[in-house]
Amino acid sequence: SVQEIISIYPNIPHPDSTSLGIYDLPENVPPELTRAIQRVEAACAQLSCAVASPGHVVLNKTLLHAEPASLLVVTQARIADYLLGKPDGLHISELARLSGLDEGKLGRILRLLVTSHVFCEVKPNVFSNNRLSMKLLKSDPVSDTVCLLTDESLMASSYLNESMIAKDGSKTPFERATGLPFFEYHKTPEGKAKGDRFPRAMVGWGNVTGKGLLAMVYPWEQQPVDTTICDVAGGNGHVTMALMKAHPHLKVVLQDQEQVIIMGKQFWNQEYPEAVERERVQFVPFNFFQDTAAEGCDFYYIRSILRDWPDEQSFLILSNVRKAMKPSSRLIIHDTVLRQAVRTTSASPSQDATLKDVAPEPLLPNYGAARIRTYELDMIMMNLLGSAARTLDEFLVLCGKCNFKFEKLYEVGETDLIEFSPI
Ligand SMILES: C[S@@+](CC[C@H](N)C(=O)[O-])C[C@H]1O[C@@H](n2cnc3c(N)ncnc32)[C@H](O)[C@@H]1O
Repeated sequence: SVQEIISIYPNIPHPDSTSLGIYDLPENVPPELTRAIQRVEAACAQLSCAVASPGHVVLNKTLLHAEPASLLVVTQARIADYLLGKPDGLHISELARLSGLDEGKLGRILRLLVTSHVFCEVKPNVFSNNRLSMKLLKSDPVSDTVCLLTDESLMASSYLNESMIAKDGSKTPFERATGLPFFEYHKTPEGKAKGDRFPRAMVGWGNVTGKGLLAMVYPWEQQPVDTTICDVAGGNGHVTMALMKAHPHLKVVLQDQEQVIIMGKQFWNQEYPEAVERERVQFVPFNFFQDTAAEGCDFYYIRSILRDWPDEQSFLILSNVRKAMKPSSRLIIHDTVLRQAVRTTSASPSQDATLKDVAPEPLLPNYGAARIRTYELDMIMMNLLGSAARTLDEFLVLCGKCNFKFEKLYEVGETDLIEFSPI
């Protein structure tokens, strides 16, 4: 029952490091269950905003910045790792000794987080992990995503207003904060460690936003043996690696910048050496603004890339993919597709190109708080890169200009697959 869930879930210590049991759902559950959970999440948030005092709600929202700042402290200090396998918890003095942080301040930070259901306080000043703080373990790439979002991203957000009212609107909030564009900053001595954690942060974001559903929603099992997928700017290739593990008859060509491909090779050698040994994966560095993608692959899969770039650069990237395609190739864009926050009748050119996954009334049609990450991502794009997430119509127009014909939309939770063929 709901009462049992509320009493069990965040308020008791996590038993140990590995147990899933009733304490965690796997990240990727089937789409119907994902939607059911999102309805509950959306309804709870909408109800809170409806019944609590508006002043309380608005102040709580305003004060939220203290929570990410605190999450960065505990994640970098590896507090969740010190608590691993200790359901009886550790005293704050021991946590302060282990982490080298000030005991009084660390206790206050942890108490804020306990109050928002991250960590448990099992006895006064004794803290333990719970199902949420387990995501902050060093072994979980979500902890790198937490660091990216609470460090570079939070810093950039605080310059949003300045950048909005500036006469010269060309600098992103991130550039105002650091003096450099986002990816350039990662190449500096100061930003290098942050650049190194970026690919793992992408893995963590993908884990949470349903990347595993890629293997479930597209009919990969119907593709012939040795069907080749070019993972265009695939980072370390974590998404197509998971896809290939689920469908071993597929092959992958991983493309990205040279330094990223070097990390990608290490990642595959470590995580999926059989694929490397059996030559089921190739590593081909490229610059997607200048070079044609690997020629003649069956699929070109492009995930979380176009949101990084305005239309002009996205046009170049897609054109370099289009040039590499044979007539039977398919392009699959896997990205966040922005929905309206208000119910509308669609003006899409065809029934197939209509978003059907709409939350029932009286919820917001876009699932409100349950998919707030979609809109937060759009803001992150604005703050870090000066780019934007797109609506379905915007994707169709952009791809049409690059000589792609829309084939099919697969709604996958909080991201979607849009399939195109070459014209
Ligand atoms: C947001 S990440 C997405 C990575 C991956 N597709 C995923 O879903 O995790 C953007 C990727 O674009 C790559 N990238 C940026 N500029 C590039 C360029 N000029 N040529 C090729 N890849 C580039 C980055 O190295 C990075 O791996």
